[in-house]
Amino acid sequence: MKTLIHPQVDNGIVAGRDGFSGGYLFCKCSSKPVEVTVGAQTAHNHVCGCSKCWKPEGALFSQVAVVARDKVSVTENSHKLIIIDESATIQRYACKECGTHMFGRIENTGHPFHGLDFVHTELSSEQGWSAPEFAAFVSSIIESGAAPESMGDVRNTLKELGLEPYDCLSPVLMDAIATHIANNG
Ligand SMILES: N[C@@H](CCC(=O)N[C@@H](CSCO)C(=O)NCC(=O)O)C(=O)O
Ligand SMILES: [Zn+2]
Ligand SMILES: [Zn+2]
Repeated sequence: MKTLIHPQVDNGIVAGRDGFSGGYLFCKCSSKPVEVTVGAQTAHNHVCGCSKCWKPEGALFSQVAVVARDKVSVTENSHKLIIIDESATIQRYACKECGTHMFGRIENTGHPFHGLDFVHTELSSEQGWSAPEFAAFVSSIIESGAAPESMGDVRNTLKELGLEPYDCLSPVLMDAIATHIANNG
């Protein structure tokens, strides 16, 4: 049985556009929304089942990608941003009024992904952002209330969409993490 994953992928995945160079993310507030400017194309876009990444209302997964942190800036209404959990590896900056996560940042300079910010490109009206490539932390949706018996349908749906399901990150990213640890201790 088909399962709804996330509005950005449920009707098929739209390819990114060559030469796309970024855009604006807006929170859900109807008045004075937080605006984040992303000055580059994103990479490693994926759907994530973890309990920490922001999901739109009703979605089973989040959709999240990375971009160099020096390409991310808060350009309107920064006073509305709070850090959800200062002790988390990824510090997620959310609008305190509507709850939308605007970007996540890693401050630990020793972390393999330091220098990359996490963003939800669905918050942008521009078309051309990099397309989701895989599904991460799939088993983690159970932690947020998904029925363990539904996991077969969830994984089959992800595969039909072309999003290979993993219970951590993709092999490419896990290899990058391991390589960083091997080289840096
Ligand atoms: N089972 C946990 C997993 C949470 C987790 O490790 N999430 C990953 C991926 S987030 C983007 O892909 C992570 O790196 N987390 C670090 C952090 O959130 O600070 C759960 O579901 O909570
Ligand atoms: Zn808001
Ligand atoms: Zn996540």
